[in-house]
Amino acid sequence: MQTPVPSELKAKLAQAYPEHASRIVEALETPPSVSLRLNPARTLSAHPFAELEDGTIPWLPTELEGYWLSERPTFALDPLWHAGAYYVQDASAMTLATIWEQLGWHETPKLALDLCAAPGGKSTLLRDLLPAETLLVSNEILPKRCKILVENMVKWCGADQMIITQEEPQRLTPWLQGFCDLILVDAPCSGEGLMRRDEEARRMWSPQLVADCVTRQRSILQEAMRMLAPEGVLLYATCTLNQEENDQMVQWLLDNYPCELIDLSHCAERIAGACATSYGLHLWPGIVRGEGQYLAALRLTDIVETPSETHKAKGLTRTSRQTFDSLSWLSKATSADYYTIGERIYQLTPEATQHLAEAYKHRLAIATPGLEIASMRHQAKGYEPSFALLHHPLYATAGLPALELPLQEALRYLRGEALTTETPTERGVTVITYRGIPLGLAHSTGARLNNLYPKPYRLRI
Ligand SMILES: C[S@@+](CC[C@H](N)C(=O)[O-])C[C@H]1O[C@@H](n2cnc3c(N)ncnc32)[C@H](O)[C@@H]1O
Repeated sequence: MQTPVPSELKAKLAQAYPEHASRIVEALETPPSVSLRLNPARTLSAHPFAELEDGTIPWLPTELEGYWLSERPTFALDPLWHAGAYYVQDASAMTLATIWEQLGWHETPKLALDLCAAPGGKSTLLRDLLPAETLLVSNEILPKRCKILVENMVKWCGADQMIITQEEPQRLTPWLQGFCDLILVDAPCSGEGLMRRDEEARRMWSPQLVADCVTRQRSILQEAMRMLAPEGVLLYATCTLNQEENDQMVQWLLDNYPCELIDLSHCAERIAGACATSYGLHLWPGIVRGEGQYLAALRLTDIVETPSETHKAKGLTRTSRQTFDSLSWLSKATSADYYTIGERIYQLTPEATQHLAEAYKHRLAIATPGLEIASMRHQAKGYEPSFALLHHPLYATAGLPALELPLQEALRYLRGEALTTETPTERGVTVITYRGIPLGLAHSTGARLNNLYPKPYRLRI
């Protein structure tokens, strides 16, 4: 049986939002909305779950596409979900895209940081919104959740132009102090706005939890403020409804740091039911078609920390021309730079390598340093294409044979089963596709395909 919405929370909501509280509380007893956002880098002949489509999300900018579904399908049984062709994301959490234009960039941001990033919904969105040249650092404190973040980002974009770290925020500060043009803090919170889809949020809620969240959010924000560059933008988001973790937290920032609010009130007009206070945007379940979300934006007006020095750590090792030439399957030469880290080859920009070298110097836990194009599985076989490459436009330059599978075969492949094929395939590495979208790799012996789908990503139902 579902845990009832705590009565103390109901009373708090009634006091804070007398006009809206009853609709919010009623909504918390109804099923959550379901929505997804398409990956703009994938071309699909038809929308996933077109038969369940129930309206386009109107607050996304035109270059992005998302829609609601009338019911929740089993996404795990859709190979396109595994392929990163779309991301299942609450429509309220997509508000980040609605406010993007409002941030008024004078210069292209060089470095962006998503400090609390797993499972990666907002990082996938940020990667689509940021210019390709902006380096995005996505961080997650918890090891298990960081693995999910890596999986989602690799499948979304190959983790290109990204460094994914698994660290406590204060460990990142000496590395990024004064460097970040944009920081998103999608803070761990009391989750009041998620209670209709998250039973644990109902069970765990208490006034003490709210107080503990405030303390934790402040300590995360203190580090974020130190990592912001002059005129850098801080985006602060939660999925909770109370004032302490939302507007009052922004007031605390204004009281303690040299920063000013960026007005988001115009954006509320684009989201039916959203409410703008003088601090930020509030989206409430039952009033907006989505779950709870709070979003505020601030700009630094003075220096909090000067960058210690421009990152000057000794660079990484460039992949030798000879090794690069041995990647015969990467048929077209590209002008990018390639670096060898351990037994893997990455395509990295010079700026990314500088930041990475510095991160290694600080002994930070790097979960992935960027777009991996090749890895050495066996010394004798040399470098083979990597899984991440398939999820990046560079894949188009790889002359790899592909095998298209129908639904049931594709699911068997995702479960890690060996596949047999009636049409003999070229010996060597083969790309497995479903509806034309790459799912992963297999090793063909001619008649038999050895499954190379990464073990941790395998389908278990
Ligand atoms: C609201 S979730 C982030 C959701 C994510 N931005 C997305 O869109 O998918 C907050 C994240 O903060 C992480 N977290 C918890 N405690 C933290 C701390 N002290 N510092 C930084 N992150 C923390 C949680 O593990 C969780 O993954």
